[in-house]
Order: sequence, then structure tokens, then C-alpha cells
Amino acid sequence: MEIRNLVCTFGGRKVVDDVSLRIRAGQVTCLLGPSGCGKSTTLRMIAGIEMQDSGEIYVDGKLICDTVFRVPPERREIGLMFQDFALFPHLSVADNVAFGLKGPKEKKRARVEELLAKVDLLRYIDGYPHQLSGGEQQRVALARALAPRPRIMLMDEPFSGLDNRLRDGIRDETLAILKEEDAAVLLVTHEPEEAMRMADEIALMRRGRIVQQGAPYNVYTRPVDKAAVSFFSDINVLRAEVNGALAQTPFGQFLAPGVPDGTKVEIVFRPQHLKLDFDRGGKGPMPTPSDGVAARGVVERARFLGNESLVEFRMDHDGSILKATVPNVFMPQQGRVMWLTIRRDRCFVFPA
Ligand SMILES: Nc1ncnc2c1ncn2[C@@H]1O[C@H](COP(=O)(O)OP(=O)(O)OP(=O)(O)O)[C@@H](O)[C@H]1O
Repeated sequence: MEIRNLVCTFGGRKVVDDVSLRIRAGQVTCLLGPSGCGKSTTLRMIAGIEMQDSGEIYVDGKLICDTVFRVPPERREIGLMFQDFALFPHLSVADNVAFGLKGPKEKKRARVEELLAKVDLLRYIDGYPHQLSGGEQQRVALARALAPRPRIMLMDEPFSGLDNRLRDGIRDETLAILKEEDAAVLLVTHEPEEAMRMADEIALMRRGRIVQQGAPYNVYTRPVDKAAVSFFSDINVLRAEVNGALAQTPFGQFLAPGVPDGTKVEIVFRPQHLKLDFDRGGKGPMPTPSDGVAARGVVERARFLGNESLVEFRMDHDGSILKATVPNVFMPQQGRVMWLTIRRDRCFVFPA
């Protein structure tokens, strides 16, 4: 499926602003962005339950919707799964799953059994939604959405009603089933972890626009701007001015190729890319030539987060705070002097 230049305006405000996207069979594309950035509206236009102001939607190269022509929602071969996946309470599990199916009774029953087996709920086939847990209801909703073999699945925060521990398992199961069914999936989420876990491709959305698109690894390791870095994790920022394509900082020089002299830049990096060294009773850090210069800081606060520790340092050179994460337990005392270096290959230099 391909959408081209979709625009949607509410009360004069462009909520979706020139969004183009292509999703492929057997792949999960995640539309990822903060609350209110226009993800759900994009999904609703694709589903046909919201009309765009301009732009087109194609499936297999065939136009299914522009501002004049419009295939009605029920004929778009699209499966929908939303956050409030409401099953029909008065229908049995079997009838819920069979809801969108047409054809002879035996064939429908066979498909219902096949899907309930896939989501491991065959034993509840004659049960009712209220007899199931939240996670089980969610799996029935998945079976219902997949029953008519939609070529496209649109999922809007489908896992957000589930508790954390349950969620990881259900995400993985859902992913396996979606792959088996070979649907093209567009999943909307505001959680970066969910996108990283589920997506073959991430489209990062902000204020109605797609600002970056690519495989999760690329989006994470080659972000387009500071906001794209900070969407996935905490960040540290150093400010500097460029001279001779180099930004000068207390941590040494950073390459700023093509940036004119005098430009103010921000050097952005994640807390896990700050390396720590001890003071050795005033002797200072071990030399680390590849990582530039070590800067001196004093521990302000240390917290244990479970599989890592977060340590905040007040830096000697300007009194700013830098955050470092360290695997496992590392809880240095407040006031302890340490030396910090930055992983050069994990820094991003952006115009300020
Ligand atoms: N029918 C509508 N009328 C007016 N404004 C709307 C309508 N639907 C959505 N909006 C506004 O459009 C913006 C985008 O909404 P949308 O639901 O697409 O965002 P979202 O990225 O999916 O956010 P969330 O993750 O919170 O659901 C919001 O500011 C919302 O208030």
C-alpha cells in the first residue's frame, strides 16, 4: 500500500501535513511519534473513516481513495485493531472471530478454529468475552481482525491496555502471526521500545510530518536531529562553536564536516556513551587517545534502575549536569571525583 501526500486539516490546523508512506506485505511499519502528532488520523484516512483534504491512497498501484474517488471502508480489505478493541459482549468467542467472514458455515468454522488455535485460545471457542482476561481478549481481537485475511492490517496502540509483563509476550506472538499471514502492517505507537521491538521499518512522525524513516537500527543510530535522538532515550548535550570544521569542547574536538566557521552546534549523545574512569587518588584518568580528552566531574546523584545504574555528574568546566548509564550496579558516593570521556563514534553534531 502506498499513501501519497496525505493532508488532513481540523479547524484550519494541518494535523497531517503531506505524509507519504509505503508499506509492504509481510512487513511491519511503525508510525511512531508523540501524542497528538497525527498518527491516528493518518490511520483513519487509510481505513476510510476519515477523509483527507488532499493526497491519494493506492493498493497494488490501484487508486482506492483521493478527494473525488473513494472505495468505501468495508471494501478496502483492511483489518483494524484499535486500543479499545471491544469484542461484542453478547457474541461467543467463535462468533466474534467469525464476524467479518462470509461463505458457508463449515468454511467459516474452520477459519475460526485455525485462528483460535494460532492465538492459543481454541479451548475458549464457545466462551464469552467477559470470561477472558485482558490479554486473551486482545488475542481474540487479533484473530477477529485477521479472519477475513486482510492484506493490510492497521493497528492503533493495540497493546497499550495490557500490563507490562503480559505485553512483551503478546507483542511477540502477534508479530509471529502477522508474519505468517503475510499482511502488510501499519502499527501506530508512541512508545519507542514497542516500535524497536515490532518494526521492520519505523516512520518517525512529528507535528503532522514524517521526519525520518528507515530500519530501527538506522533510525536509532543515524537520527536526523536532536529531537529524534531524545525520542528514543535520555540525552546529553554539549554546546560549541565550529572552527575549521571542528567543534571545540572540554572533551576535545568533534568533527563537524561542512559546517561553516562560527556556527553554533550541539553535540548530542546518549548516557550509555559516556565512559567513566576513576581519579586514582588525584593521579587522574588513564589516557584514552581514541576518545579525546577526559573531563572532570563530581558525582551528584546515583540511582539503581534494575539492569543498569544512572549516575549524574556535575562537570567542573561549566557546572552542567551530564548523565551516564552503567550496566548493572554502580553506585558511587555523592561528591566522588571521576573522569568522563565520550564515545566519539556515537555522537551527533547538529546546528544549534
Ligand atoms: N475529529 C477531530 N476534530 C478536531 N481535531 C481533531 C480530530 N481528530 C483529531 N484531532 C486533533 O488532531 C491532532 C492529531 O490527532 P491524532 O489522534 O491523529 O494524534 P495521535 O498522534 O494519534 O495521538 P495519540 O497518540 O494521542 O492518539 C490532535 O491535536 C487532535 O486533537
